[in-house]
Amino acid sequence: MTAEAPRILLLVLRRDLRLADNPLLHALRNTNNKHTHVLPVYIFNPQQIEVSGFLKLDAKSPYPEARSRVGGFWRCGPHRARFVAECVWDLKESLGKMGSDLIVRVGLGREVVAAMLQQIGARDADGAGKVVGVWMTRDHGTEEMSEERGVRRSVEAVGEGAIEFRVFENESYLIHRDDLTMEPKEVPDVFTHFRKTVEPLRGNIREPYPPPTSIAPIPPHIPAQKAPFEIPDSLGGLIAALLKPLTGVDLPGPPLTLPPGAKTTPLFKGGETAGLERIDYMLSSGAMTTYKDTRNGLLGEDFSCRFAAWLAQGCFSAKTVHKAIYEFEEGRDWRSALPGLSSNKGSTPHSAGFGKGENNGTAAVRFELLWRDYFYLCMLKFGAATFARSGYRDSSDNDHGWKTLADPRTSAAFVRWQRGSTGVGLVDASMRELYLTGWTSNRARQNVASFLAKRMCLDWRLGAEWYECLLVDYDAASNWGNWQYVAGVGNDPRGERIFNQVKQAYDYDPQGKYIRHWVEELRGVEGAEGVFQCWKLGMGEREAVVNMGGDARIAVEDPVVKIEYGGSRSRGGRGRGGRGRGRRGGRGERSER
Ligand SMILES: Cc1cc2nc3c(=O)[nH]c(=O)nc-3n(C[C@H](O)[C@H](O)[C@H](O)COP(=O)(O)OP(=O)(O)OC[C@H]3O[C@@H](n4cnc5c(N)ncnc54)[C@H](O)[C@@H]3O)c2cc1C
Repeated sequence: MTAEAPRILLLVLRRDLRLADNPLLHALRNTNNKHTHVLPVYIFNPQQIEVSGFLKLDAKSPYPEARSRVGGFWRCGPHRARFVAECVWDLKESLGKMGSDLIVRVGLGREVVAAMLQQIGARDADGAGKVVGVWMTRDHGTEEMSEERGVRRSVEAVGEGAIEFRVFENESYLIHRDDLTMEPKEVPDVFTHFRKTVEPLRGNIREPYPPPTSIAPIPPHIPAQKAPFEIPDSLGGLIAALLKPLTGVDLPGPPLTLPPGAKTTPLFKGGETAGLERIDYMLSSGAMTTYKDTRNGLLGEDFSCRFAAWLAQGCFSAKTVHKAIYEFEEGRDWRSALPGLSSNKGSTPHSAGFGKGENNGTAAVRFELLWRDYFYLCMLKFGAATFARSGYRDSSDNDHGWKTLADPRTSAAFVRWQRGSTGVGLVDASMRELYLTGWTSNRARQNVASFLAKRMCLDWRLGAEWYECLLVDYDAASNWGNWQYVAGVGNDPRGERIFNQVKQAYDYDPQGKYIRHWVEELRGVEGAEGVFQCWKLGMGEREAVVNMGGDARIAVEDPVVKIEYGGSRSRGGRGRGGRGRGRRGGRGERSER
């Protein structure tokens, strides 16, 4: 009796790198043995991440460099490249423990899938079998939608109906698409209006799907990576291939180095395993319960959840976060909601807030996660306008006369913003932190974005692209939606608001600890005023900083923008002028966000 020929299901995984609450993997339970083998594949897309490090010796890449449209930066810089590699590897190992695997490939989705179908088809007679299905999860970025269309075309090219092509809804969000009371095109332009349609939030979120308990084996014949690329066989090799082309570029001037005592945060190890650990940590340490009070912090590891990086790669879903919080609130074992948590930790500790229902902190986390849903729905509604200079509002009034890099003076000022040498302490600390670690807090992000778009009057897309390059938690919808919001072309009902970065420093970094942490040359400065506004340093301190040369000197001698703020005296600082909030951007800075 001859063995049955393999019937293969190809799973194209993208930003859904998890076992738990993965609709695509969950659907494998009910396929009535239509497939004998499952081949999970992850594809590094050369438009979004530079792949020349995968080239064989002396080979040339068929793709242009993965650079941004306006500023020409790498689309994916080293922090996220490493993180994504870890996410991919973690899932590969998890699938490996189930007797499966995750095959890594380089190329455009349509090419990789077409090549796989062709290679397997060509060896059908040798027992390679047939691909009978191709599944993937929908992602609503314009490039991701085009990738999906490309894969569909490759599948259909084999013959109409020959291969089942299925696309699953992206369920990494809090609210299921089918539970929305409106079509995406009707999503309100004001977040608060949207929020009201889904409240009470806590009772409106579906149960996550359990992880698969088994998965069919990978097929006997795995199609090879097409030349001129080759795929490393270790995590170290994968990281090296991704980082190889990214070293030492994109930031003109001498290299920025980590100041003594500062560290690149170790929180961001990619993958579902590390991500679930972080959820567990936020609950067991009590940090989730205090989140409402701490979330505007700038320095430290636990003032915010740091979930965004894992969410962006789909290492866990927002539903899973909610479920764990829910169990915590009910006084139950929340670890049961985090299947795949690496170690056996025993019973859950009774940390602050445990068993006491929804509290300010847990409610605030749900609320913030809803912003993520909202920006995703905005991207769905507005499509390509997400990335357009005129933004969602798309009106000619929206051309704020933003400067471009064509003018060398503007270009030089932009580099100052990138390097964190503007002379405005809060901006400089955040920009250095971002460059060196791939992360900076939400409070800092709002400030630096407002500074670029509204004080330096630069095309805000340059900032969005620089963030895309550097952020470990970059997510197209959240990044571009937030940049639009702050730049005043998006869904901020008070689009004219402008942050006062000096006032914000007095409010959120009153001792200047955060700024001194990242801007080493200001560590010797006493008091806060000269730290927040370098041009206000007293004579002796000014001389000391100027003598350090480089970024330190230019920040003091030629600040990019001098911000007027007279409120420091009333807060115990040494500033001149009246009290209270800055002239611009006072109340609006403490909105729903
Ligand atoms: C200019 C700018 C660019 C941004 N770019 C991104 C981005 O590329 N990717 C990204 O995930 N977030 C982005 N944000 C939103 C927010 O700053 C980050 O989600 C947050 O700082 C990540 O840290 P955390 O996970 O500790 O967040 P927490 O404060 O712990 O919040 C919990 C979760 O809620 C969600 N969330 C919180 N605030 C927002 C928000 N304003 N918009 C959308 N979701 C939110 C995130 O998923 C976050 O992980 C940006 C904000 C600004 C102002």
